[in-house]
Amino acid sequence: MTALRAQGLGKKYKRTWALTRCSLEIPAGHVTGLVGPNGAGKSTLLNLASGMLEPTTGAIEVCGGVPGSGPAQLAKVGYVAQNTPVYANLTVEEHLRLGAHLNPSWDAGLARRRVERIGLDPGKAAGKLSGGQRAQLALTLGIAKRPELLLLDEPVAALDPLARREFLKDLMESVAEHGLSVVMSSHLVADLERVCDHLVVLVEARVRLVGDVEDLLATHHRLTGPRRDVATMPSDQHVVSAEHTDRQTTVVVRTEGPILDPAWAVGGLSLEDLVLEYLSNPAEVRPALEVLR
Ligand SMILES: Nc1ncnc2c1ncn2[C@@H]1O[C@H](COP(=O)(O)OP(=O)(O)OP(=O)(O)O)[C@@H](O)[C@H]1O
Repeated sequence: MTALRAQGLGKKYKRTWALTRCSLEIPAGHVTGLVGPNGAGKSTLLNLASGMLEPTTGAIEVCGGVPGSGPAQLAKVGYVAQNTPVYANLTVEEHLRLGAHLNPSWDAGLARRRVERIGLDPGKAAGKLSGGQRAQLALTLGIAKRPELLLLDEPVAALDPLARREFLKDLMESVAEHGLSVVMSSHLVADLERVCDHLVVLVEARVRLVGDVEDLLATHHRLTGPRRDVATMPSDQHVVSAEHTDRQTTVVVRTEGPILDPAWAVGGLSLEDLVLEYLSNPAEVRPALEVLR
């Protein structure tokens, strides 16, 4: 099952391509982290997936349907946008009533329990909540909607560390119990490392890397050895980055095969290291593998 499929997807704002030639598949029932520098196109991709924006080129399919194609599609997809949209004049309680009214699969018990646990005053207007409390309210609405796919644009940025941990736990529970799919953009890679099993890295409007986190970690290696020209590396080793001193070379490579050259000391990468390698090397040093599979 595929939660999101994009083929040649692009979005142009006047003269700026915010997203271009984006082709990827995101499996259902997983948490996918969406990372990239400011302006890379993350919100644009999430807006296209939710149906808030229409593509300029290509196609996108979400939970088997076209985003924004009608009430059935809207019911399948939950979206908490970056500015955690809530209605300033409505109280917390009124938001929950609105959620129940608008969403066929609304889980009233879950919404009430979350609001109680977070300590949100049901009678308080959303406009009088703190930024973090507003984010919590918006996230509660997103989870209680019980969508098939929940799109979250930097959901935890405004939350304190404890609230962040609890929210991510709630999210994991919904994934385990209800088969929820999540696509979540964040700059907090350590959080993503805890909850994501799939990763999409966007750089300069393009998909730079996509895959299962375990596979990505198993196929990336940091090699350190005597100085050498990366052009002499085996053809199945895709060079992500290379650094040289007078005597030594350190390269990060992606390869499906073993590293056979005994001159290299081989080390692994954490997810954070991996993401940083791709963010700080936006262009391929020497592509030998098809990176986007
Ligand atoms: N409404 C708009 N009109 C014109 N350009 C836009 C608009 N929205 C986004 N852009 C441009 O599109 C590009 C991608 O923006 P987007 O918001 O998708 O990036 P992002 O990866 O979500 O960034 P951030 O991490 O800062 O939230 C940027 O160059 C941005 O300036």
